[in-house]
Amino acid sequence: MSPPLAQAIEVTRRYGDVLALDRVSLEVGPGELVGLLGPNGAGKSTLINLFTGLRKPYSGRVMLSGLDPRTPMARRHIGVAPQETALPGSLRVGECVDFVRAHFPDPLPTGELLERFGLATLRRRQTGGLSGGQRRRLSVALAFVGRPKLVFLDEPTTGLDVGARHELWDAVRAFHAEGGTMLLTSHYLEEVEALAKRVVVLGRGRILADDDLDGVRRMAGLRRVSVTMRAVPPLPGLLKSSAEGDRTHLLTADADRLVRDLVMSGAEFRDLEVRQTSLEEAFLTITGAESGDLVPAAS
Ligand SMILES: Nc1ncnc2c1ncn2[C@@H]1O[C@H](COP(=O)(O)OP(=O)(O)OP(=O)(O)O)[C@@H](O)[C@H]1O
Repeated sequence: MSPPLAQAIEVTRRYGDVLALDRVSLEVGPGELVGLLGPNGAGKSTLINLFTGLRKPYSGRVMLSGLDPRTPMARRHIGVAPQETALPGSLRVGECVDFVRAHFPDPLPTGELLERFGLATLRRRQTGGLSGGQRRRLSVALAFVGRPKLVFLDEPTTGLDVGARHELWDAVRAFHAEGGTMLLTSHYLEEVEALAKRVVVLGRGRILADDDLDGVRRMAGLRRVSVTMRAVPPLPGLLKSSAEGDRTHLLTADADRLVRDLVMSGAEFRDLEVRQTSLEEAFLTITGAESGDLVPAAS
């Protein structure tokens, strides 16, 4: 059996006193599209830097197809778009792509790559003259030049407007549809919901959840009960309430009980609606619970 394309085994990484990763284990198999979610400072970039051989773990092992990522052989089949990329300002877009192409045995044709990422009309523009969003698109495009098997994208759509973000998502989906494997970090939860089948949630250097989208939602185990009512009475199982127009959303781990308690309270309400939480809500709950911000439902 061939080894996973990327594998971390009990990996720990410190920066001085900061424990950036704490015994993290993760495997990414062929054809997977994995979303790595976590708040600022969770350790997402550190994990990507270990996978791409830019940093070494303090303990544990990181491998790409069974090889040490710090060897050029292991990195031949990966593509990376780090969180920040410095592009040589005087090079034209096409020249930049050609420069990167020269490092690979069978690169994508320049025109095809630029077309995929909506950059075809900018081929002759110096990168110093690109907008922030255009530069970001080019940095991400460069990760795909060498026809990689596995791509790491660290917050690929930061700074992109809605149109550019959707264009980039299409390029990611096309790569995945052709069998490509990807690990992407994102702060945009809708991005992870739109792209990834598997979600890994990192918080304070540890994996809090590793599941499919439904699993992560289920793991949070929360329901959103929405009602129109004047004032919310005290409810034991209520984790959080928020108002939206005349609607009040009540977050709870036990919707049945909350509804019973609501009825028993005698408070007037109408248009009751119960639904699963969005990934954003689930994610905030998991990371919030980890940091102790969330008060557990009274039993
Ligand atoms: N070079 C470094 N020197 C010192 N501390 C670092 C260094 N790189 C990262 N850290 C610390 O390690 C922790 C994890 O950082 P990391 O960049 O991996 O998080 P992240 O999840 O990618 O965050 P963000 O979403 O803000 O990019 C943070 O506390 C960060 O301050």
